[in-house]
Amino acid sequence: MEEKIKSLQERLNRYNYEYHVLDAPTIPDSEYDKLLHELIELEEQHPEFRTAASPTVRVGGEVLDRFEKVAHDTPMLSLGNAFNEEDLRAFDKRVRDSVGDVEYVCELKIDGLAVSLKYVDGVFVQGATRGDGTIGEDITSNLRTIKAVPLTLKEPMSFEARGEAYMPKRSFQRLNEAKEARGEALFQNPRNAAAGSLRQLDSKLAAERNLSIFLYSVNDLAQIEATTQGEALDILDDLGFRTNKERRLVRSIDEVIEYIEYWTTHRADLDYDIDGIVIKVNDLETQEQLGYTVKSPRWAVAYKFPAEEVVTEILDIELTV
Ligand SMILES: NC(=O)c1cc2c(=O)c3cc(F)ccc3oc2nc1N
Repeated sequence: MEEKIKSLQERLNRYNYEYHVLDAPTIPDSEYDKLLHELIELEEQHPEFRTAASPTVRVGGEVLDRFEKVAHDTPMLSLGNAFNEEDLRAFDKRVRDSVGDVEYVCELKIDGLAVSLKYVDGVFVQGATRGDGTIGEDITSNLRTIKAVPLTLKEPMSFEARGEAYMPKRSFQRLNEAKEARGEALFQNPRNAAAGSLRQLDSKLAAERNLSIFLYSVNDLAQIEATTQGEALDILDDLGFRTNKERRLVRSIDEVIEYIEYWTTHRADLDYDIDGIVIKVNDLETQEQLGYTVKSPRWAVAYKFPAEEVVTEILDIELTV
């Protein structure tokens, strides 16, 4: 029986990976659901096999009375901001004055919630919010419900992956429509909806919110033998993580500005909100040479899009004189 349960767990984890990470499902949802319920039944009879690697944990079920605090193995810092071309050129000058010629990786800045996923021997064991950068909140059971989060890796490695959990725009619209129908207060934007969903004490509620995630770094890069940020992202792909495909390697700040201009006009076409572009020195050794300020890396900057002017409907009020 153990073999049957284990092979069903692996089969369903594979289907999850194809659907939610590769965006290339190989079986219809109905077939997946049938197999999942078969596994749920079997694990009911043999709970000793319901491990952290089982896809049945994604349906949620644990209800916490509060979130435990978690100390990050390595601090989760925040990015310094750039608001215009002048800031970007100043960043580029500081970098080049310090370390000479560099390549940059440009990444879309996903507008969600920064999270850390801890793996031990290739198994997802703990997930946490950024918190104050040193201490976050343990939201493992909620992060397990995100189907793009791998419960096991292809290699038995131990590290913390960092990424941004988010709610796709379509899910945000559906959620607010449902809330409106129930006369409930609406979420202001997908970011607040994602944060609110991941702070649910009942992981069944988080499971219904159709959250997703993009991973962008690992805290122990030496272990994954990456020498650049670009390679680190490719290795995250190989390990079974979902990364954002719109990244681009560029050789100058002029190309960074071109990339920013492109996404300033095309971000509406994305199925998720971005609030800017993250620019990172590509070479990891050069990143270490540049180092950190108290709270931010010197080797990266977040260009923030101008806040979209909120067009409030000016109700033309008939002035009764
Ligand atoms: N929201 C994001 O899409 C995103 C966020 C960060 C960070 O917050 C971040 C913070 C650091 F201290 C260092 C690198 C980072 O890289 C990042 N890369 C990204 N793509």
